[in-house]
Amino acid sequence: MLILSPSILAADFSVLGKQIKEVQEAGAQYLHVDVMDGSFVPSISFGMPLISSIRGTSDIIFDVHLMIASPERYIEEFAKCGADIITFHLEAVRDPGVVIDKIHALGKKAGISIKPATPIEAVLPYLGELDMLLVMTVEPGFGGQAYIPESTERIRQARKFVEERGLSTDIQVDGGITADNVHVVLEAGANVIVAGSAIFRGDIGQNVKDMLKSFEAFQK
Ligand SMILES: O=C(CO)[C@H](O)[C@H](O)COP(=O)(O)O
Repeated sequence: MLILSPSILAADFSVLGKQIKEVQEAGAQYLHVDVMDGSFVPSISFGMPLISSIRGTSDIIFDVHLMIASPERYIEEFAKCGADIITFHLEAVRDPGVVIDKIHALGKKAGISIKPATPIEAVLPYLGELDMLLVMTVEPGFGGQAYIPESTERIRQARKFVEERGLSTDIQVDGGITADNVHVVLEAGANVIVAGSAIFRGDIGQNVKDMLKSFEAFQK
């Protein structure tokens, strides 16, 4: 199943509840929630208080991407404030297996994200335990960047590893995805698509519909 996960990093925070409603009503299945700490990545975005407050406005699946150092310190808190899927960076932890177990013990889905320079093979020891693998298609830290073309081969590789092992792990992509280039990542094997600028700039509902139309065109 192909899933659209609009990234609120590109939303207008003064009307966030309204914009979340718009993406959900237009058909987006997930909401991508980027948490940045100014340490693992240069930017600071937002944390639990914002997630708690938007949790009250929508029942959409919260796909929380932790771009933070030592994420194991905060798993309980993110679970408590409303995350449904918690994705942390492989590069940010000492023992990814322990963090995955912690997320699962809280009844949440677990994802690992890898930066563009991290070999896909690095995730193999954990692949069988993961609900989702996030292959970053830009350097994490900022929205509005251009898709890194070398990502396509990495997505293909990730899909191959999942299929060879008979797993159902979702493959998510994040960064520089638009209705015009989404077919490239879908063809390579991604099935959960994050898009920020392409959704929240201009007519939000129409942007979601255009992206979903691109999904349909790919499936035909
Ligand atoms: O994780 C992110 C940045 O680290 C953003 O979610 C991602 O870049 C999406 O934004 P855009 O679609 O504008 O590229």
